[in-house]
Amino acid sequence: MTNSTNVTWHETTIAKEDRRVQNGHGSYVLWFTGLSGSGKSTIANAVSNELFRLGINEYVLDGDNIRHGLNKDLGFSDEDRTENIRRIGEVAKLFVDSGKVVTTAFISPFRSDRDQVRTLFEKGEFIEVFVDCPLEECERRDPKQLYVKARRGEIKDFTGIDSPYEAPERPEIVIKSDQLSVQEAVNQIIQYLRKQDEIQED
Ligand SMILES: Nc1ncnc2c1ncn2[C@@H]1O[C@H](COP(=O)(O)OS(=O)(=O)O)[C@@H](OP(=O)(O)O)[C@H]1O
Ligand SMILES: Nc1ncnc2c1ncn2[C@@H]1O[C@H](COP(=O)(O)OP(=O)(O)O)[C@@H](O)[C@H]1O
Repeated sequence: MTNSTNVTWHETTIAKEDRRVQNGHGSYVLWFTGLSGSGKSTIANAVSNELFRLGINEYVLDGDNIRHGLNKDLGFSDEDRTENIRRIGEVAKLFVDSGKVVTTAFISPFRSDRDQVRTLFEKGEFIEVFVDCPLEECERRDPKQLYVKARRGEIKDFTGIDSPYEAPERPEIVIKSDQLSVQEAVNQIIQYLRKQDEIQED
């Protein structure tokens, strides 16, 4: 669905590939998905630090932050979550076109929304990272005390409580964050990127 008519797509004169060559590395999105409290932000930021240290040009888009600005008009109904993820997907694509590595940390609870975002990218550019953590453990951590509020009925449509989370079926990476330390999770992701030749050996 689009309301934009009479608009023409402009090819940029500098291609994504030229930017990649200048940066000395590929560009792609590490798309984290998982329940609130599963560790998306913590692990995404730790990966970001490691990539930065390795000289990789990257940026983190985080759920809470984007909802303060670009998506502050959106709530947590199914429709708003779908629109939230659609916009983030488009932003992530711009980052990848600009030659950067972008790490996103959104619950992104609906499989169809994540699959739709995947279609925006070329093969290998969309790396889905499922932060797989049992609801009980997320609820035990409850870093923002949101589960307590959701259980009391003070927050409606809370993911895992009264709003669904659809786990990915074929994610590129699964992080069992209840069984690994943050550093081990980072190592697993870096190892994956090395295998894909996205990070060169030192
Ligand atoms: N109802 C409800 N359900 C889930 N989460 C809620 C809700 N209300 C507020 N929050 C806070 O918003 C963060 C999730 O935002 P996202 O943009 O990642 O959500 S979504 O992808 O559109 O589902 C989420 O952040 P994380 O805990 O980092 O996942 C919460 O802090
Ligand atoms: N192995 C782990 N990986 C990620 N987070 C962990 C891990 N073990 C404990 N935690 C804690 O769990 C909480 C996860 O919160 P957060 O990263 O904000 O999750 P999310 O972004 O998915 O809501 C943090 O307080 C973090 O310190």
